[in-house]
Amino acid sequence: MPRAVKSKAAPARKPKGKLYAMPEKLKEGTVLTDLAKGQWRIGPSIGIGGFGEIYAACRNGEKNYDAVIKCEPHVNGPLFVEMHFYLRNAKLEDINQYKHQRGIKTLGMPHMLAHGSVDINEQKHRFVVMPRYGSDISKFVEQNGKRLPEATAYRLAIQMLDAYEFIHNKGYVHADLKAANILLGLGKGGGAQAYLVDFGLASHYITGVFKPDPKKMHNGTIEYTSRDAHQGVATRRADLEILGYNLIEWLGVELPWVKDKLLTVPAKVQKAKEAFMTDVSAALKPLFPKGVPAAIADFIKYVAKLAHNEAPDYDKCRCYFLNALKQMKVANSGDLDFKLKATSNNNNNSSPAKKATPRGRAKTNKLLKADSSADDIIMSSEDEKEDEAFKPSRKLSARAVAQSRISPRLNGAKAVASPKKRVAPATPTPKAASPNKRARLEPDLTPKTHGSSAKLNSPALSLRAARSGKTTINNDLTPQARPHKTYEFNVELDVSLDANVIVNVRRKKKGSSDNKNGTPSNKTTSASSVRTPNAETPTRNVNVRKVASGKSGSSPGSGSTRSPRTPAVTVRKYRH
Ligand SMILES: Nc1ncnc2c1ncn2[C@@H]1O[C@H](COP(=O)(O)OP(=O)(O)OP(=O)(O)O)[C@@H](O)[C@H]1O
Repeated sequence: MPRAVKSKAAPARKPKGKLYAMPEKLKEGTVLTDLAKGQWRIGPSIGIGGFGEIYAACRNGEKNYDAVIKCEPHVNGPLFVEMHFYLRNAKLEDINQYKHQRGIKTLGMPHMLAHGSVDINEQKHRFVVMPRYGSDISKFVEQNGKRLPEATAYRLAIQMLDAYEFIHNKGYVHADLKAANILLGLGKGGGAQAYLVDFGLASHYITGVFKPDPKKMHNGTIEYTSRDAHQGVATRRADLEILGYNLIEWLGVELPWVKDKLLTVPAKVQKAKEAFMTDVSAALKPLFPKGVPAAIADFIKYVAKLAHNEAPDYDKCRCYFLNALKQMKVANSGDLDFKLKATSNNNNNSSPAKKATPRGRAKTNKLLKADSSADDIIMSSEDEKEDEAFKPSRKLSARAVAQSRISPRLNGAKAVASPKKRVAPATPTPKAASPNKRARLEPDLTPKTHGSSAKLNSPALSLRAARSGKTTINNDLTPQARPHKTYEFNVELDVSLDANVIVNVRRKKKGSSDNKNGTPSNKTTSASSVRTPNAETPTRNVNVRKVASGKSGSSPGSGSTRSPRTPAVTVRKYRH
């Protein structure tokens, strides 16, 4: 393992206020050796993401910095997740085969060139090597006063749908599409194809029952987080919804929850999105006073109708945008044009709007033959050399990642985590279950659309804040495991998921007359206690103390009538 920079012992940099470790700096010229013994020279830093640093890089001995190296402390989860996503799903040969099968020339899916570990200042870091891409789209959005040319927005939508289709085919969702995570290609034809990067939030989507997961609630970038992601559930329709919110913004329209300054309260954003998606037509109307673009209306309405476990019709979605391009007489090929025309993008753009041209709608529903590929082929300069032998250490996959979780307690103002903090990674799953396997797991018990009955009022949810434009991973909602000893005792606790309770049980004293039946006697310091006088029962007295108070609520589709944060606990005697 190469050793980089000076060997002064230091903890992984953890900037004040950040709950995840930031990487040590890599010096330009440092050579890293990947797991397949390939050597990479570090070039200048080209960006710092929320979680790590990104450097230009080249093969040692070469001069062309056509790769990038993303480096993060080993304990950080997102790069672990991203690396495994690439290892399992995005090998260059898989991507090429997919393109061949589909008859498409380009696909905005990045791949990994190499990966490995490096000690920097005695801190173990993980790095992945990827092809270097060009500018990210957010720069153009900013330059244009927070908008893109309408046709370009539609072309990007088509390209992102292509990438989604590939990712979803592998059983995963991306969950964090935004302009900053869309990069243009480099080199010949690079300007015609955009790539979806940053798979730090990628996870398996569900195909069975819809079960809200408090540990993952609100993951993503708050403006665009889907309603399902607000509930901690990974679905394919969620990816499409995220794209829909981005599209609205790319057309120069402020999203209602941005306009209303709700971003610091995820539960309010969630509520606003639920309302928005319940009546898409009514919600879009005031956003586009001169007429809602048909492609946007049709796409978002389609997404709103999708069931949580339904496979999207990607062709149908692409056709909404292809039809719009056709009507705008813009070819879906050549370099993406980021220059605003003087007449376009007046929040209503130049495409036929529903209000202006009622007939436009009928036209857009007529599906064109989907051909989203641009004309040029962009190939990586390097073939990916996978290290098949790589196996993540068990220690890392389960424990180290768990260690990186720093979960502020929720009962107090201190619990408000800065959204900029990458608090905890999504739990890595080293062994992926195939999507088909998952499909067999459980029947669909969930209503097709989101109910307005989503649990929005949990105090835990409103404690969190989020910051505009930044990816947030909200495992900080999960209280850290208490370091207390665990005793085995035979009472059954019906505790709603993730409730904060402390259970005190005094350990049995050897030879104690009180414990002839092996029954531990108990402390009686807590708020409530349950006596089990039956002599056959080893445990006589268990104390259960509330840690935090909360409200009850119901989670749609979960079948549960209690908030995951509800601290109420039922203690029952366990009968043999
Ligand atoms: N392959 C690449 N080629 C060129 N630039 C890249 C590449 N990957 C990332 N970047 C640049 O670095 C920035 C951060 O990358 P990335 O989003 O992957 O990092 P992150 O730490 O996960 O950040 P985030 O806070 O957005 O999650 C991107 O917006 C982009 O500008």
